[in-house]
Amino acid sequence: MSLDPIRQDLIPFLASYLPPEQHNIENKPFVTLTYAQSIDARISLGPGIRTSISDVETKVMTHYLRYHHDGILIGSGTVLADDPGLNCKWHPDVAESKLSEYSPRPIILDPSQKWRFIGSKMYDLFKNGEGKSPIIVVSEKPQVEEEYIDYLIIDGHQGRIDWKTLVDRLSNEFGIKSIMVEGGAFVINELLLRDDIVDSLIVTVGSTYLGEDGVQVSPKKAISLIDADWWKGKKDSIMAARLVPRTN
Ligand SMILES: NC(=O)C1=CN([C@@H]2O[C@H](COP(=O)(O)OP(=O)(O)OC[C@H]3O[C@@H](n4cnc5c(N)ncnc54)[C@H](O)[C@@H]3O)[C@@H](O)[C@H]2O)C=CC1
Ligand SMILES: Nc1nc(O)c(N)c(N[C@@H]2O[C@H](COP(=O)(O)O)[C@@H](O)[C@H]2O)n1
Repeated sequence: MSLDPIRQDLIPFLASYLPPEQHNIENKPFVTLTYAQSIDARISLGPGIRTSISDVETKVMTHYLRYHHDGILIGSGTVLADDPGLNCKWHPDVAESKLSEYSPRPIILDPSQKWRFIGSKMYDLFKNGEGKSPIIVVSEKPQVEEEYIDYLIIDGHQGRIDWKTLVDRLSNEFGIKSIMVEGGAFVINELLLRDDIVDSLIVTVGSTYLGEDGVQVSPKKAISLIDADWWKGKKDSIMAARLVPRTN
């Protein structure tokens, strides 16, 4: 899909949901949770199926958001299903040849080490100077380490890595002060319950139904949102909001 320039009214719409320019380095990294869903709350046609939901107008927003974050995080389900590039391919003020400099650092949550960098789209982009090399979050030191990768070893409880530990270590050890989380469903459903981690929520709603076999986003518990605002495009709408802080 070719990328058109961003619609001008999207820039002020997104402004208050982006990481602040003067983000206090003592704080935890600013985390934006963002994804595209169908009307029936599906993010793909089925497990392992890369599915395009965003229209041209909203796809370009993803790249605008990528530009504004130091890191871009996805789970192993997504990296294995989509073979994504995770680089920044468009920004209104930066020439295409300079975009890799402004691309976020990919962060892949792959505790069981199922994914390989070599042979991936991310690897090709990195080798062509169009994207950065990833940080792979693993639960133990790999027996064979791949070139160019940084491994972040976090020993989780029953295979689950603690989000607070993860974002703090990304900040302290890699200088990552803002993280855009793109999915997939497992990661999104966990983070929708973590108002202590997530600072902004930006959801594209595409004008399509993906059906009951689709991968669904629906957190374990009901949650409420605050500061919700909507932008309306030709085919999609975007909701930006924040999670309600828990009282307990
Ligand atoms: N429409 C959209 O915006 C997006 C759609 N997708 C779609 O989502 C689907 C993949 O979703 P899922 O299968 O749910 O995969 P996922 O990307 O959420 O990955 C789940 C895996 O990540 C790891 N993980 C996640 N949280 C962890 C934690 N706290 N501790 C340790 N490991 C953790 C585990 O290995 C877990 O099995 C694909 O079909 C993909 O196309 C993915 C991203 C965005
Ligand atoms: N914003 C958005 N809209 C969709 O319709 C999508 N399917 C996704 N998916 C996310 O984008 C990643 C692909 O990135 P590249 O274009 O290859 O750089 C994919 O892995 C999902 O995280 N997002």
